[in-house]
Amino acid sequence: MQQPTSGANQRIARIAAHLHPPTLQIEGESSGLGRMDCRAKGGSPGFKVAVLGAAGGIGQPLAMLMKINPLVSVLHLYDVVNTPGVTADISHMDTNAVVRGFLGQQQLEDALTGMDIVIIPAGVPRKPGMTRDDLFNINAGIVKTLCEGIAKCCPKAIVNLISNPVNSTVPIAAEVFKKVGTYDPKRLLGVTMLDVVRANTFVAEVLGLDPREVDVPVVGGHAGVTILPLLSQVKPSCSLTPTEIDYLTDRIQNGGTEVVEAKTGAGSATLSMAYAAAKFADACLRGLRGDAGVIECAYVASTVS
Ligand SMILES: NC(=O)c1ccc[n+]([C@@H]2O[C@H](COP(=O)([O-])OP(=O)(O)OC[C@H]3O[C@@H](n4cnc5c(N)ncnc54)[C@H](O)[C@@H]3O)[C@@H](O)[C@H]2O)c1
Ligand SMILES: O=C(O)C[C@H](O)C(=O)O
Repeated sequence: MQQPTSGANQRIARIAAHLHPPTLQIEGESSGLGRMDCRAKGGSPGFKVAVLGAAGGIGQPLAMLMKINPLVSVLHLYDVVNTPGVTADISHMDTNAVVRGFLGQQQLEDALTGMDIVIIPAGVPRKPGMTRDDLFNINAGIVKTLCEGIAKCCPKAIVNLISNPVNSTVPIAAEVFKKVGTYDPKRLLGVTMLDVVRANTFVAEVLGLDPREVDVPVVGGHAGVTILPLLSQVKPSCSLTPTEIDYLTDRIQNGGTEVVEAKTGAGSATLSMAYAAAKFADACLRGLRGDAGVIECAYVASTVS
């Protein structure tokens, strides 16, 4: 049984409007490939977003989804492999965001400087038979290094941390930021949106509803029994039988394992995760823009016990 690591309890995170003011960007380049001098773009407002681990199974579709988000003006794609190709590919999409690629540790600081939001899907995924905790040894080091870069280059950025085990990587990130004095619990968010997305889907199936009309809060952590779907709080309000509650709780808590086993060694959820991460990042962007009433679930520090 996996327990949440102390220091970061997951609660509902209100994406506060006051976190960071919007930035106005005027860019004259398209992908950093330097084919010709381009005219300055017409000052489209928007936010600067970095994806760390952008060449991975989650990173690539996530980068594509962020490229089509109209609130993004600059998109930085960082990885230790393959970012030139991914960047060239995505930069041809005729959407607003300017895309730049960064490859390897020596380019990490350039990737992070000036970012409003940093999304981190960097790290290894699990294989059948593994728990998320089995990823700790490798992913803890990766997250630590990336967060040291964030603390140095964009200490005010909102961090969306996807790398597993989320129950432990969030506290690691918190400790890195505390050590250098940049820790702000409102800006460090463990991404548990995939649990919400799954819960909405599975509850809608049981109720015979369109999943887009269903809203299931999921609190707790992001591993097994620490994932706590609040089935009494489903909107629209409904009554579920004890059998349905047992089925739904089990399926939501083990949704990750369902995908890992179906992929038979080829990794874990990537496409649904990219969708969930893009949805969560969009909520953060709307919060930064100043929209009222943006409320999502995330794994965040809390004094509530
Ligand atoms: N929070 C969630 O709900 C959730 C859901 C799915 C997966 N995950 C986790 O997300 C992580 C990534 O999964 P994936 O399927 O995309 O894996 P992947 O192996 O396909 O991609 C990971 C990427 O990270 C890159 N990377 C490795 N070390 C790096 C470093 N030091 N700096 C930058 N990039 C680095 C790799 O080169 C690779 O491109 C895993 O830890 C997985 O368990 C979390
Ligand atoms: O299950 C995994 O290992 C990946 C992710 O945490 C998920 O919930 O799909």
